[in-house]
Amino acid sequence: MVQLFKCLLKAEKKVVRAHLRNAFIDSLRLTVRGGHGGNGVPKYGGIGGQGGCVYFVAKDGVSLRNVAQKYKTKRIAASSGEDSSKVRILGRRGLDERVEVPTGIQVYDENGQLLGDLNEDNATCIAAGGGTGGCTGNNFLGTPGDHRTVKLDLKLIADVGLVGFPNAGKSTLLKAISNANPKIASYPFTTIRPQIGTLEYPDLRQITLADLPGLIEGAHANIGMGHKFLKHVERTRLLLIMVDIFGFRLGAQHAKRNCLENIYALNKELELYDETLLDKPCVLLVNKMDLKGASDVYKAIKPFINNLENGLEKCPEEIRPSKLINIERIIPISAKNEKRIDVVKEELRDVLDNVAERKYVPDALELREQLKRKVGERGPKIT
Ligand SMILES: Nc1nc2c(ncn2[C@@H]2O[C@H](COP(=O)(O)OP(=O)(O)OP(=O)(O)O)[C@@H](O)[C@H]2O)c(=O)[nH]1
Repeated sequence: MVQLFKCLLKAEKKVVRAHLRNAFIDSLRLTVRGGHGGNGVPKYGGIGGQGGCVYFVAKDGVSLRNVAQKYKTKRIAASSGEDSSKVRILGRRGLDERVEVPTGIQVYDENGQLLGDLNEDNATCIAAGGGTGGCTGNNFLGTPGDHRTVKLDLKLIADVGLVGFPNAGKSTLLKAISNANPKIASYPFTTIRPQIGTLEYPDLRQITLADLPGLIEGAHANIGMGHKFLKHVERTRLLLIMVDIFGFRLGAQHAKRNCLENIYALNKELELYDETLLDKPCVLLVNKMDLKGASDVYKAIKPFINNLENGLEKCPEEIRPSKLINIERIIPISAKNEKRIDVVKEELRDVLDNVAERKYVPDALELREQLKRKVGERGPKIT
């Protein structure tokens, strides 16, 4: 009986593990420790070696899952500096610990302070500096290295962020317009992790499009997956919002929202997550135009979509946004029949080149310079 019970428990465990193995990791906590500085020798004026540092290097093709698997204890420590001795007056530096992380990682300390933004291949950031070697300034006693817990937060890097409520047809569009091959089904929440596709143009220009699933009305109250994936929109330059022409109803206990209400509700969720997202230019796709009666509904709501302010009065209070999205283009499409997909492709390129480029110039360069200066002030030189 006991044996049978054990067997059943084992079988149960396996199922859970298999499920977890597929989970998408987009943030990870690690404890990092710089090496201790080596001690000096007062008699000879010997200086201890500096402790090694722990640093992150962005690498394309690496995933956070790889990092989690490599550092199972979630603790990373660099080695200590060598003590000075009679035969080696200047102790050797401790070895640095180099940790490869995916490109697109932001590194935060325990206070939520940004330590580094690794948004291109080979970008580096020191997570824990090594301690100073023993010298006259510290009575020849080496000091401990930094010790902290850091959070690695992966934010996908894509030009366009596709958001919409479940079942709007986002995956269908991604499949039709790009090289991605997402799962499509007629029930909500088919997509459970962000998917990225690349749009290719005849002149070899490429635009990346990220399908960000899981957004529902009330996500700000952590309903469903909450705002888990909205952080990926932060780095996109253009919002691509998709709505079903016949609206969406999450379940029997939820109110049925028509197409226009869905636009307001999406607007509201974006606003509640981060108001600055609404400054980004936005292209609105009204999908499922192949369905019977779709053209009539579209005709009726078009004046309101063209000027969202007009419909605000009638919009239910719980989904009424206080700041409106910047709709640059409105395109009615049928993702399933691939109708007007080429138009979407061209318009995305046009808005990206002519509006997003001018309007949304992030001060990433300046931020990089600031971080570089900060890193340069302390910690050993990374080679
Ligand atoms: N009639 C019609 N059906 C469509 C169209 N686009 C998508 N669908 C259908 O709508 C359903 C949902 O499509 P998906 O592409 O999975 O929608 P999604 O927004 O990715 O859904 P989640 O994975 O839940 O986020 C599927 O049954 C599609 O076949 C369209 O243009 N016309």
